[in-house]
Amino acid sequence: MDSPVSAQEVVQAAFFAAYWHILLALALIVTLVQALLWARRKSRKPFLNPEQFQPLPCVEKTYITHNTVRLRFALPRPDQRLGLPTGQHISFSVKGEDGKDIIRSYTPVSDDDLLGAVDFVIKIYPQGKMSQAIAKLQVGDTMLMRGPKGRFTYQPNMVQHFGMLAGGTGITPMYQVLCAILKNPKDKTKVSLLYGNLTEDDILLRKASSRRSAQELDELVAMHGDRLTVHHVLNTPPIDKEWHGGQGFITKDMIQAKFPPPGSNCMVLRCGPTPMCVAMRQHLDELGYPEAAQFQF
Ligand SMILES: Cc1cc2nc3c(=O)[nH]c(=O)nc-3n(C[C@H](O)[C@H](O)[C@H](O)COP(=O)(O)OP(=O)(O)OC[C@H]3O[C@@H](n4cnc5c(N)ncnc54)[C@H](O)[C@@H]3O)c2cc1C
Repeated sequence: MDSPVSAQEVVQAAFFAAYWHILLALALIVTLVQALLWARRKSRKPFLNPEQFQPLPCVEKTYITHNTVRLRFALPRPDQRLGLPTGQHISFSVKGEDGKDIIRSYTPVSDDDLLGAVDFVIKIYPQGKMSQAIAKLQVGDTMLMRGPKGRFTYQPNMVQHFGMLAGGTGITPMYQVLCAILKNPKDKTKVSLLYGNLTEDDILLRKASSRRSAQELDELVAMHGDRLTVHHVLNTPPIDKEWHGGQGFITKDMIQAKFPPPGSNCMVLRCGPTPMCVAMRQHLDELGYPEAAQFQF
């Protein structure tokens, strides 16, 4: 005969049943909250709006050369992305002394996957309207930004080879594209960069600076030497040490020596001061690169 169930056993069984139900309910609530947070994060709109200038506060400002600053701006939310497709750029806007808007283009040097912040490297010209406003910008001040903007959008494997012609701060759009190429293991594109500067001190994004959010040129060449080559050309090479790069301006011969020939699934991108871009365009035309294989940022 079965022994009668004691009152204590009934209470114990009820307690265990309740215990497991509560545990199950808690696990369900935690999973639901996590799923909701994930969905919210996924659905959060990136910061940029092509229709409207929006202010972003500067949270860091460092001089990385005698005339170039690296700036970090904080996005409104720490888990937000900027939302800039590779190959595109952003407009900055400030009010000039005459009350007119000054608008200039800039390309971030931080990866678009970076959450909550965006970094720029900007050269200060003594007579430059925007760069003087940037020189005066203090940590805590805001800059109005609008974007994305631009006619070029990079797609993985869109060509077999990019030839890149950069002058001074014209390196920033090239850097953005080559970082996107090299970080994507499915992208097999090769890149040859010809980078012109006045002196060695003017070369930007070459060596890891103290505050950085990505690898810089020397490190990228060391890691991806089979896909990326960089040839520096200086107006005035250093006199106190050996210089292995080019001297003077970037020439037609240098382009011919470093880039694949026209018609070989190669596209040439260029960005730099206007006189340099005009000269490069002429070299490329004379070498026979078709219009469709050239792009100027
Ligand atoms: C796609 C793209 C991306 C870019 N990204 C970057 C970037 O990441 N970083 C960056 O630093 N730049 C970048 N630039 C360049 C940037 O847009 C500006 O052109 C640059 O900052 C100069 O703007 P500014 O208003 O300071 O100079 P401006 O006032 O436009 O002057 C330009 C030049 O003219 C000279 N000048 C101005 N007034 C006079 C005068 N009265 N007499 C003689 N000379 C004068 C200035 O000294 C300067 O050399 C980019 C440009 C493009 C197109």
